Amino acid sequence: MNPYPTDHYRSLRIALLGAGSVGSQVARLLLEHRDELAARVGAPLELVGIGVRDVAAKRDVELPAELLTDDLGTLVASADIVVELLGGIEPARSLLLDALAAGADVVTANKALIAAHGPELFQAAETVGAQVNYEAAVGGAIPIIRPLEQSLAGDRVMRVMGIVNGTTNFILDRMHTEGSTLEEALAVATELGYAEADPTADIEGFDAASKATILASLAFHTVVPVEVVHRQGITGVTDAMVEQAERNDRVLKLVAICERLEGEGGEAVSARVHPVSLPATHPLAAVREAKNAIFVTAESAGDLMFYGAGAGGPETASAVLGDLVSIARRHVLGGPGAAASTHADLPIAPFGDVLARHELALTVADRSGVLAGVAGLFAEHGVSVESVRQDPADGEASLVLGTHTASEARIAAVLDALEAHPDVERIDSVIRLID
Ligand SMILES: NC(=O)C1=CN([C@@H]2O[C@H](COP(=O)(O)OP(=O)(O)OC[C@H]3O[C@@H](n4cnc5c(N)ncnc54)[C@H](OP(=O)(O)O)[C@@H]3O)[C@@H](O)[C@H]2O)C=CC1
Ligand SMILES: N[C@@H](CC=O)C(=O)O
Repeated sequence: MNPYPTDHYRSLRIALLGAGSVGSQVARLLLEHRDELAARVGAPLELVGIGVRDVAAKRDVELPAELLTDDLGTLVASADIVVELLGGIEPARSLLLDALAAGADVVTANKALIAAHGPELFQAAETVGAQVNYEAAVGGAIPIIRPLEQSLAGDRVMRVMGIVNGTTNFILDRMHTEGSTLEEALAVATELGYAEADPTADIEGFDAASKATILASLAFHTVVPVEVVHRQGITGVTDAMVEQAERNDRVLKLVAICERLEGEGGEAVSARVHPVSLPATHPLAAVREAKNAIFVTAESAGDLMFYGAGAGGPETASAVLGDLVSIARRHVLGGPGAAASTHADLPIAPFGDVLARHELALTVADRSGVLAGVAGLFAEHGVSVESVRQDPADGEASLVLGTHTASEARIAAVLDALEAHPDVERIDSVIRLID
């Protein structure tokens, strides 16, 4: 028997903003599963309108024409809960601030908005006792926000690391497995609804950086501004880099790394996004297509792994609906909204100080002793060389540089020295490694 009979509570008025890849799926699920959701919440979820730019546009999902509107302001003003799936900063930010000011709760999948204006929205929600839920903003269908915000609230998270952008993972996977170009694979990812409206956000790492901001802020209970996240996308990944990785039994992935660092001056946090070369046996190497995987390391819990669909309309709609049901249940059962917890004020460690293993691919003059001489340059710059491999046929060499010595500043100095070296014909690639 349903413990919360739906006739004890009035309908909850849901305003949906956006009917694209995700919004259209949320609308479909709200309409198709109306009775089941009502039973689960204890009150009917009434979809009162769907805000779009073009009410006449053809859509993948057939939606009732009478629900579509381009008057988003009026729609928001009529709602108990606003579900924002427009993307971008404006008008999403203003509409959600209006909704919160009127006492409505908010669900959003908009990582760019939460990363840039999360604290402003959370503050606005706290003022009126409303709630902002954004599970779908990181990891698509994967539950990761709630585990960090709630399940691990009693632990000390030390590190959050993983693949958080489905589009770039799809592209790199296709480059490795099918020899596709970045452009070809991006076109397919866009067709499948994985890419952002402007896919520059995906391929230049902005989307992953927004997600890193959200993850680091939640994990370390602090505010990590998106501007301080070191960001490097995949547009610099060449066919040659993919081939070199494969020759070394490695796979290229775009990875986000958020860490609590112990320094001489105390604790600091670091968040960064960049391509890395992973051993083919690494668990992240097995993350294919648009899947995401996020590893969390916490002091007491140890290592945890979260894996699943990182993008896609129906998949992301699952997380949005979960947020919606959670908020709707609060309406029925009562209780205040939960504000986001950002208490500590940890300093941000400069990215340049982070030590990482790197692999350099070079082409050097084909004479004996040349490579040993070149390798000597690294010691001069305080960087250890863990291994050197050279193809005698063409002089192509691959050097792995050690973790505890390779900061960005030292690598930059070594690259300058290599460029000036008469026996170095070409620097083919430089990439960070993860073991
Ligand atoms: N796609 C995915 O896999 C995932 C997406 N997200 C996030 O979910 C959100 C939605 O993404 P997605 O569905 O892919 O986006 P789409 O670009 O497919 O859809 C956006 C929708 O918003 C409407 N819209 C955009 N701007 C306006 C505006 N100014 N006024 C009125 N309507 C507007 C569009 O209307 P119209 O159709 O008329 O043009 C469209 O219906 C984004 O924040 C995205 O980052 C999160 C996780 C995964
Ligand atoms: N464009 C994003 C969509 C989900 O967040 C991605 O590819 O991960």
